[in-house]
Order: sequence, then structure tokens, then C-alpha cells
Amino acid sequence: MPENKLEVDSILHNYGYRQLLTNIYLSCKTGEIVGLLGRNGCGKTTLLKIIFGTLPTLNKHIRINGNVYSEPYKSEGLLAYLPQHDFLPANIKLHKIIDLYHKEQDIRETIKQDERIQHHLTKYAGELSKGELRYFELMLLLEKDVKFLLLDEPFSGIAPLYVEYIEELLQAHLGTKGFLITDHDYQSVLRVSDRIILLADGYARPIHGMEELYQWGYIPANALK
Ligand SMILES: Nc1ncnc2c1ncn2[C@@H]1O[C@H](COP(=O)(O)OP(=O)(O)OP(=O)(O)O)[C@@H](O)[C@H]1O
Repeated sequence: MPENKLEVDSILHNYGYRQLLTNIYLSCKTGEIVGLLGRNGCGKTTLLKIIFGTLPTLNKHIRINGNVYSEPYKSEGLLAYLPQHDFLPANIKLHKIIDLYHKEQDIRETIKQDERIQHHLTKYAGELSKGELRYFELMLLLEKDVKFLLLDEPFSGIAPLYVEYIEELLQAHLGTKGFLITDHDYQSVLRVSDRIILLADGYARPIHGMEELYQWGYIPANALK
């Protein structure tokens, strides 16, 4: 198994006078799912965009296998990013999107033959349900030859069955990739993740159990029962 390591440190980000992210450090390696939790507006999406390289910031160090990248998304084979909101054109059919997204024939066939995608190939992306669309978007990204995936809310608004399908997809790719996941469905994040980081007051804090999530004010007391 290739062992790759993503390290992010010294991230500093302000919006106007508001300091949103303060000296953030986190890491992820191949075979690992790191869950990033935090209240609405604490900066999870901002952090993922900074790591991907599409959002300029005051200071950052993004290292992959020890090499520093200022805009990792511009280098092939490093990172892929699932944005919070749908990103596929609604008026293009799935089989066409697959061909546009992947040039290798074997990868195109792998996606087209997936049991949850094959029945929808002649539909437009805009005709899929939210869960079907999220599954399809993830499948497109997972088949990319990258070392790490940054997933912004892969589970939100998704019914339990599709959450399980998505979990299976992630597990199937752990041999070659590492994942940084954020989602408000914290129970799914806790279930799939090897480690949890809580973003609170601008800092990234390692979390070792539900009790700590409560102490930091992320979950209510009744969630501990
Ligand atoms: N371009 C921008 N200009 C000014 N403020 C912004 C900008 N983008 C985001 N913000 C603010 O920064 C804060 C963090 O936003 P971000 O989307 O990163 O949070 P989040 O943790 O992902 O939230 P959620 O869980 O609700 O999706 C929010 O208060 C948001 O309003």
C-alpha cells in the first residue's frame, strides 16, 4: 500500500476583522479517515478550500509527502474536493458526464457498471435524487487518481441507506487514499472516522470521545445518553 501523508499547518484566515482560523494543524495519511466537526460557521468549508488551494489566505503550509504546495489542486494526482453543494451540470446525461470526467476507458466502465449508477446512465444529473446524485459525485471523484479526498458534507440530507452505500464506497478506496470529511451528521462521521478533529474558536482540537464533544459545546447533554 502506498503510504502518503498530507500535513496542514500554520493556517491563518480572517474575514475582515474576524479571525476565523488560528494556527490550524492537522494531518491525514493513506488508509485514514479524519473527521472534522464544528458548529455552523466555524470555518470547516473555508479550511477545506484553503487546503485544496482555491481560497487564498494569510498564511498556510500544505505538505504532501514533505513537499510544500501553495495550490495543490493545480498539481495532478494530489487532491480531489467534493464541495458542499452539487457541482455537476444538471442538463447533461450521466454517461456523458462520466466520459467528460474520465478519459481512461476502464474507469469509465467501472463507473457505468456500478449497480447503483447503471440504471441512471441516460438520465440528466438534474433528474437524480439527492442521495443518488451524491453517490454519483463521490464515485466520479473516488475513481480519480489522487492521494487524498476532501469531502464537504457527503452525508447531509442523505437517507440512512445511501449513507451506508457511501460509507462502503469510502471503505473500498482506503487502500490507496486518505479522507478528510466534514458533515453535520456527526454520528456518521464518528462511525467512519479513525480520528476526530473539532474546529472551535478558530482552533483544531483532537477529540477522544463523545464526552469531549459535549464539553466543547458541540453536542447537547442528551446526545450522551
Ligand atoms: N467570502 C466570505 N466573506 C466573508 N465571510 C465569509 C465568506 N465566506 C464565509 N464567510 C463566513 O465565514 C464563516 C465560516 O464559513 P464556512 O462556510 O467556512 O463555515 P462552515 O463551518 O463550513 O459552516 P456550515 O457548517 O454552516 O456549512 C461564516 O461565518 C461565514 O459567514
